[in-house]
Amino acid sequence: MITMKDIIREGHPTLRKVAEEVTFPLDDASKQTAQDMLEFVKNSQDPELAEKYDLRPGVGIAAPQIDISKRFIAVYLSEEENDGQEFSRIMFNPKIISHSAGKTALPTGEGCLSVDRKVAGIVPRAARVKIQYFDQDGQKHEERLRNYPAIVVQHEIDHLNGVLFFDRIDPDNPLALPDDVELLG
Ligand SMILES: O=C(O)C[C@@H](Cc1ccccc1)[C@H](O)SCc1ccccc1
Ligand code: NI
Repeated sequence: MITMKDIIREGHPTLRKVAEEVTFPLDDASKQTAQDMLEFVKNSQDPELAEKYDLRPGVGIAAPQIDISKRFIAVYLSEEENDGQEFSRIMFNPKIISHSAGKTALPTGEGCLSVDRKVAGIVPRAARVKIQYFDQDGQKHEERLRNYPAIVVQHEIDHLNGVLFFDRIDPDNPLALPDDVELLG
């Protein structure tokens, strides 16, 4: 199982690389790793398991965060976290194929399992995105996301491009709310 010791931290070069696309048919190792990543995110939200294995709560993880510079992510939002509908995805070669002009941000800013410090500031992201990704069988999916799932998936896709959340904070005015950004309510 994946634990915090497997997660690389700010300063590790892999976090700043553009990850390689995966090719299909997927090798078994990538399939297993992706499933382990989803299990990690779910475990991290279980108070008992998080305590037992010293896991930091997370809602998503990208392969580069466990030093695998390949383009796949896992996201898990429970019903409680996502307006009564569970959002659980493993995405291979995810990409944003279109997005709204309008932006959104979490009022509390963002954190990252690979960043062991608090970085305050508004992280503007597209309010709505249309993404394309492949599942482990190589089936293509297209999905429109908004609200929290949209924010989390954009945070994870950023990891595939070597981008960390604080790269998106305005250094001159980190807490300012840009005119075109609506806070997620
Ligand atoms: O480091 C990661 O990629 C996991 C982040 C994902 C994230 C997405 C959107 C906004 C903030 C972070 C972790 O989930 S950070 C910890 C966390 C846990 C619960 C809710 C928000 C953040
Ligand atoms: Ni992160």
